Formats: sequence, structure tokens, C-alpha cells
Amino acid sequence: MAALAPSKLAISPGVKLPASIPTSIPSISLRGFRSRRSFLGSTVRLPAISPIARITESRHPHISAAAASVADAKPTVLVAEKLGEAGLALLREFSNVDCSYNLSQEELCAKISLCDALIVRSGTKVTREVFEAARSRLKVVGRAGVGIDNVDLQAATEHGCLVVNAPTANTIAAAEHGIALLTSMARNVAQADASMKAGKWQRNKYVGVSLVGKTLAVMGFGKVGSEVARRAKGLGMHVVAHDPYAPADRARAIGVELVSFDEAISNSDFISLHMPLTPTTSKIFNDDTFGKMKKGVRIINVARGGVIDEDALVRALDNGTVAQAALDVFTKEPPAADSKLVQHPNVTVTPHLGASTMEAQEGVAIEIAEAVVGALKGELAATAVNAPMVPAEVLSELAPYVILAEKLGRLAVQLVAGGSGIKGVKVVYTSARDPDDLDTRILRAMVTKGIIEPISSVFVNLVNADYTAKQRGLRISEERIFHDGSAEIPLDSIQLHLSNVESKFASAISDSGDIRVEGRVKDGIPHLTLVGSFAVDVSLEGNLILCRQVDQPGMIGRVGNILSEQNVNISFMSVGRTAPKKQAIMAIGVDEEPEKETLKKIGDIPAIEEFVFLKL
Ligand SMILES: NC(=O)c1ccc[n+]([C@@H]2O[C@H](COP(=O)([O-])OP(=O)(O)OC[C@H]3O[C@@H](n4cnc5c(N)ncnc54)[C@H](O)[C@@H]3O)[C@@H](O)[C@H]2O)c1
Ligand SMILES: O=C(O)[C@H](O)COP(=O)(O)O
Repeated sequence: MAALAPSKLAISPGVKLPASIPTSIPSISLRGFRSRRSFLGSTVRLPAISPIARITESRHPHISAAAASVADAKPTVLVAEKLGEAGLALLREFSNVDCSYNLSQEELCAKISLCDALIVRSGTKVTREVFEAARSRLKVVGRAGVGIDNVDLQAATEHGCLVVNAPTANTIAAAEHGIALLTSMARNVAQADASMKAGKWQRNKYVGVSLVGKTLAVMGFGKVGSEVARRAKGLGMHVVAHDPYAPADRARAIGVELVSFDEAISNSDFISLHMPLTPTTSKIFNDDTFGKMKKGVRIINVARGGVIDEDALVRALDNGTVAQAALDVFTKEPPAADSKLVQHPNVTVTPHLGASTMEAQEGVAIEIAEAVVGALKGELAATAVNAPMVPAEVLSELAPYVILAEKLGRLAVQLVAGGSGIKGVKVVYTSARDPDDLDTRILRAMVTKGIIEPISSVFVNLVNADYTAKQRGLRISEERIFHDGSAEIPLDSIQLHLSNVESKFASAISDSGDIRVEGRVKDGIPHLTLVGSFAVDVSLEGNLILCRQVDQPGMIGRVGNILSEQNVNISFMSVGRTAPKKQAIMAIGVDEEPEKETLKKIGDIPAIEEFVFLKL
């Protein structure tokens, strides 16, 4: 299975979704949405459902059958990797628990059709084959930890299987392991231990380096990164952090300066990695970026192996750019026994132990057991990874606006650059409806989902959206502007402003200094209608290339030719300009992702002053 984080799904039953996104996860009803007010004018009144959410039986008869069967026969939970006792005890109260560790893929497939739930850590691959072998009986997969790289989410969703994880209980353990690797690497603890056990006494060989007064760059200032920063400051280190999306005030509270990527890597003695593996962070540490580092830098990775180009790291270790590395995670786990990286004398390795403390595993076990039992009872956990985002009942007329809100969030966050962190997010709704008929909770949740999911290992659903935003320090404010139009149409436009940020695409910055994007729904399809101060009109589907150039003839043809050489299909194209022959923005929708070389060719067109590629 690819090491990249799987694409996250915004499953909105009833919404016309791209063919690749299945809608077969059962719809849910949410208690929070029983409101006296109509939802954006919709006359739907939702039934009161308790607890928080209940899986709709009619869409998934096997789920209702399972719920009914709870009364007469206990469900079976297969625990495929070691789980803390407290979690097992919780599971046993409600189900038959089969603890079978180290199953081969064949053995797992053979057992799975007898199980209602499966609990794993990162060592078990829950592939499409597993879901197929389950023959619709498997209702929930619980990942006892954060990363769900080992679960085929798409297949889970297609088979109507809910996936839940336990995203918080191992944070401290991972941070402590980062610090353990930092200190033991600096003092050659592992190497010296191996040497003594081999009968040697090499005091001169294992002289280390001190930490006090040294600069540590924390790359990714989320849950784990901020805890590492806090601890490193206690060791007397000067700590800086790079995270373009981190709230600036959280960094200030810990006394950590947020800096740009280049500044972080070029001035630091130690670099500790705490970002998720996403298409943007994949191999972000490569020959080029190692080349910018201070000679003799030391690197710690307890995040994901894939953020480092491992061959490039071996080269950097061999040529002395990197003095030492301490690694808990690898692109392929377990790595090959003869891996040059693992065998390198200046590398300290541990077998993905970040979450492996007694305390964290007890916490994770309880968190996942509660989520799995809840799911088997028909509840929706806040940690559900592929839960339906929007109840079908409230979608009706809102469907395209829900998609628009998420796409605008995804688009805006991909425009963020630099190191200052996001200070605030403002969503501006322009509508002819009375505010009482404009309940924007789902739209705000979708904006949150769009902003957070591409940059983190967190999955946002309707239950956890506001909480997740708050936890990450993302302040989302809303503003409504009355539009003198037909109240039949729920919204005229949605505008998104991200404040206090730099942008990869300077033209996306509005006069007020915010990243600004606006969208509208046209003929039921979400469109991007404004980028910064430039009016454009491009359907928000597939991928998008934004270019700024001096308005002149022939530009569309030149870019079109470059894309067609690589067989990249253009779905839409629109040019917005300030005035003829002045600055213009070209927005090009493309079905396929162009190769880096193709994008470079576009950037090399002399008239193009800046451009950015965005995945919607
Ligand atoms: N080794 C282990 O056992 C272990 C245990 C727990 C977590 N982890 C891993 O640690 C990592 C961090 O986990 P977390 O719980 O802190 O996640 P998190 O989502 O709380 O934090 C990740 C942070 O990275 C930031 N980020 C995203 N893209 C970035 C980029 N391009 N540059 C800089 N920062 C970027 C996000 O804004 C976010 O603040 C994840 O990869 C997770 O899978 C590993
Ligand atoms: O994603 C996680 O939670 C960590 O990487 C820990 O994985 P593990 O549960 O397999 O130790």
C-alpha cells in the first residue's frame, strides 16, 4: 500500500459526488441539528436522536440487523495487534473478543467474515481484499493510534465500513520519544551501548555534543511538535518552529518563534520532524533541502518515514552534511534488513516505538475501544475517519454549497506559505435570506474540513469540526452580507479570508492583506469566482493551475500546448484581468495532475510571473 496518507473523503450522501467517491457509508442523523430554525430555508425537521448520532437503518440493513443482534448475540471484535488491558476489558463487556496477533494476510482474510469489528495498530494492512473477504459483516475498523495509512479507506467506505481512530492518546508518548532520540543521539547512547556489549571500552570514540544553547527546529507545530518544543526549551535549547498553518498565538504562548522553511532548516543544529505525510510533505527532505542545511546538522524523525527521501539522507550522512540522524519511522516498515540507512553508523533507529509506552497504549486502547463499541451500537464517534459529513435530510438544496465550502477551504489552505502561521479565518456568506434561515453550521464545518484535512492527520466530521478547529487554534468567524436577490437561492457567494499569512501565490492576497478566495454555485456546480482581487470563473473540479501574467495574446495557447504535450486534459479555463494588457490571472482546471517537469515548463514561460498548482 502506498505510504502516502490516503485521500480523505467528504462523504455527503445525496450529493452528486465525483465517481471516485462512493456514498455507501450509512447516513447519520445528528442531535445537534435538531433545530427550531429551518436549515438554510430547508423545511426538514430532523428527529431527535440520542446518543450523538445513529446510523440510518434503511440505507444499511446489515447495520440495523447488527444493532438488533446486539440484544441476542454479542458482536465479535477481532483484535489483530496488542491492545492495552483496559481497552480489552471495555470490549469484553460488550462483545466477544478474539485476540489473534501476527496474522498473515490470508489468515486475516479467512477470519474476517466472522467479525463485526477489527482493531489494529500500524502493523496490519487492512486492504481491499480484507473488506471483500468480510462479506459485508465487518462494520467498523478501529485504528488504535493516529495514522490510518495502513487502512484502505476507499475500500472501507465502499463496503459501508466505518473507520475510527484514536488521535490524541499517544501524543505525549511520541513527543517523549522524540526527546529520547534527540538526547541519546547527541550522546551516542545506542552506539556506545552496542560497543560495550561487544566487549569494548571506547570513551574517546563516543564524545557527544551538548544541547544547551543549540537551536532546534521543530518542523510541524501540531500536537506532537508543540510538546517536543516545550520539552526542548526545558533542556535549554533555542527552539524555532516551521508550520505555515499553526496558530501564531500558540507558538507565542510556548515562546517559540515561527519561521519559514528555509530559515528553520538553514540555521538549526537539530531538526525534529512532526508534520504529517501529505502530497506536499512527501520527501520534503531531499538532496535540495539537505543542501540548504547547516553542515553537521542532526535530524530526528518520529513523524512518518515518507517525509524524508531516504536515499538522499544516506548521501547527506556520507558527505557530512548531516552528522547524525535518529529515526523511528521509515518509508517502508519494516525496512529491509540491509537498508543502508538503518545500518549507517551515524544513524540511531527504533522500530516505530513513538506510541509504545504502557501509558499511551492504555490510553489508546480505551479511546479505540470506546469508539468501536459506540460504532457497533450505531453511534458516531468524533474520531470517525470516513463518516458521512452531512446528513442526507439536510442536504437537499444545500448540496453544491457544501461542496463549495470544502473546496474553498482546500484551495485557500494550499495557497498558504511562509512561517507566520494562520491568525484567523473569516467566512463571508452573501445571501438574500433572512439570517434565521441561514444556519451555516454545516458550511462552517465543511470549510474547517477543507482547511484542516490537507495539512494534518486529523479527520474532520460534523461532530468534531468546531472542536477540532478550536483545538488547533483556528479561529473561524462568520459574516453575513445581505444580497438583494432571490431568497429562493440559499447563497449568492461564499468568501474565505485567511489572515496573517503569506501566500505561495501573491496575487491571492487581497487589498486588506488576507488570502481571499470566493466561490459561487452556477447551474448546481461550485465555481471559483475570485482570487485575491482578480475575478475568474472556473469550475471547482479536479485540479487547478493559477498563473499570473501580463495580459497578452497567445498565453492560453502556450500553456494549453505544454499541457497537451503531457496529455493533461483541460476542463476549464478563465482569465481575469485588471485591465487590457495589464496584470491577468489565468485559472486552468485540469483533470490530471501534471508532472513537475510540465509545471516547470509553464513557470518558465517568460510572461508568467507566478503560478501555483492546487489539488481540489
Ligand atoms: N512515531 C510514532 O509512533 C508517532 C506517534 C504519533 C504521531 N506520529 C506522527 O507524528 C506526526 C504529527 O502528529 P500530530 O498528532 O502532532 O499531528 P497534528 O496534525 O496535530 O500536527 C501536524 C502539524 O503539521 C503541520 N503541517 C502540515 N503540513 C506542513 C508542512 N508542509 N510544513 C510544516 N508543517 C506542516 C500542521 O499544520 C500541523 O500543525 C504525524 O505524522 C503522525 O502520524 C508518529
Ligand atoms: O500513527 C500513530 O498513531 C503512530 O505512528 C503509532 O503507531 P502504532 O500504533 O503502530 O505504534
